[in-house]
Amino acid sequence: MEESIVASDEEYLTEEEEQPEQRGIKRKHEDDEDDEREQINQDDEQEGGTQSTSHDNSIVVANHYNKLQEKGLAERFNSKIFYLRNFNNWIKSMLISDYLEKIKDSMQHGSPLRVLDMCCGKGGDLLKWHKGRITYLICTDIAEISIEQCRARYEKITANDPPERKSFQAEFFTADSTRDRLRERYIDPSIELNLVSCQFAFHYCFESPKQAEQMLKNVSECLKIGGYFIGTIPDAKDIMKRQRAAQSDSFGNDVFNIKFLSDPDDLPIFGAKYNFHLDGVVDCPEFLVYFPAFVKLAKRYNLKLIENVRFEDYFQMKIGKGRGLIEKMQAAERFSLNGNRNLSRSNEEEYKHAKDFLLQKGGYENRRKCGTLSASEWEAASLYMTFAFQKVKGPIE
Ligand SMILES: C[S@@+](CC[C@H](N)C(=O)[O-])C[C@H]1O[C@@H](n2cnc3c(N)ncnc32)[C@H](O)[C@@H]1O
Repeated sequence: MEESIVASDEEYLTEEEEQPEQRGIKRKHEDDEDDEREQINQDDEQEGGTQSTSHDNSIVVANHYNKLQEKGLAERFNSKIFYLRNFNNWIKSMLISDYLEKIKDSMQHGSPLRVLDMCCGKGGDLLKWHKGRITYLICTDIAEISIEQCRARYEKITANDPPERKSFQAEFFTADSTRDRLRERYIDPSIELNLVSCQFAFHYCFESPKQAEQMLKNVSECLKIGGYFIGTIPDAKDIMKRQRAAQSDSFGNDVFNIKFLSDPDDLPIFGAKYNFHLDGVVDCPEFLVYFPAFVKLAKRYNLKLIENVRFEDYFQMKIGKGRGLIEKMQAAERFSLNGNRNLSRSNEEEYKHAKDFLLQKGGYENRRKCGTLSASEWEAASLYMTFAFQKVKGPIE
């Protein structure tokens, strides 16, 4: 691949300032500094009345992920979101390797490196942990079948290791990270973790303040001082921006759709619910993560925000280092000015940004080929952001 682009800047600008479309979720937060605390209290009081509905949601999510079939390579290749999934996987690879490096740089050579993969699913990140040469991994997820598949995948990856000297040891259990205390389920509850990773899943805890608190308690409880909490979530600000632009409760394209189940003009900080549909992979309720509330809550658990970066910016930041991996992971599709017989989409509009990019570049760099995502896939990829927190000793200002 000569050059990797996914979209031109003009088409997918991020705006730094808070946009009016944020007001729906912001208003309540601004009204009262202790708003989240109030919501927690209300939650406690109403527990009997609201719990069943709330649990129903977790059951829907668990059932949804349990039902997802493992797809073969051919089926995955023919999916409309083949490159999008690989691109998301590349982002995770870069994020994970970045923080594993930071951890290794700060610890004594030969010290154990222990990781919690919270909401691990079928173990999509197991190879990353293997390549990252960690010592110990805890895998947990609400979906029992996913955990079984994750364990099986781990056995496969480590099958050639001598049993007494596996490349890394691991434990697996089913739990609701938003309700259960994970520590009580660990083989060693006194374990000290270097890294907690929660990929494409933290948003499920924003159903209620109580669930968000439990999730963050689970993150922080066994994390060493100096250890990191990393993840990927939908960017609520961007979702609101798109909802406002669409002037509809439902928007998307042929690969994804978001349908608001809460009133977009009067969103609560917790429980702002929408249904997310992603072609053949996701179709279940999710919750907007109002980021300032996330940061504020995290502080209570001594987790200090290090960075939060939208995927499109993260791509720009990491492409220098991760170009080779993009190609290896097939995280972008080859587009050429000389003809494109093998593109996944026949609609030329899907690659207009790549063509414009090359025509513009070609003038002075003579580039004829680049790597890209179709416009529809990019619209879905650019819904997301990465985040990283560090566990610190004292209270955070
Ligand atoms: C989109 S998948 C991501 C899986 C994995 N982290 C990855 O990146 O491949 C979201 C995962 O979150 C899990 N999940 C959702 N709610 C959960 C909860 N309350 N507790 C634990 N896991 C949960 C789902 O079962 C699912 O496996």
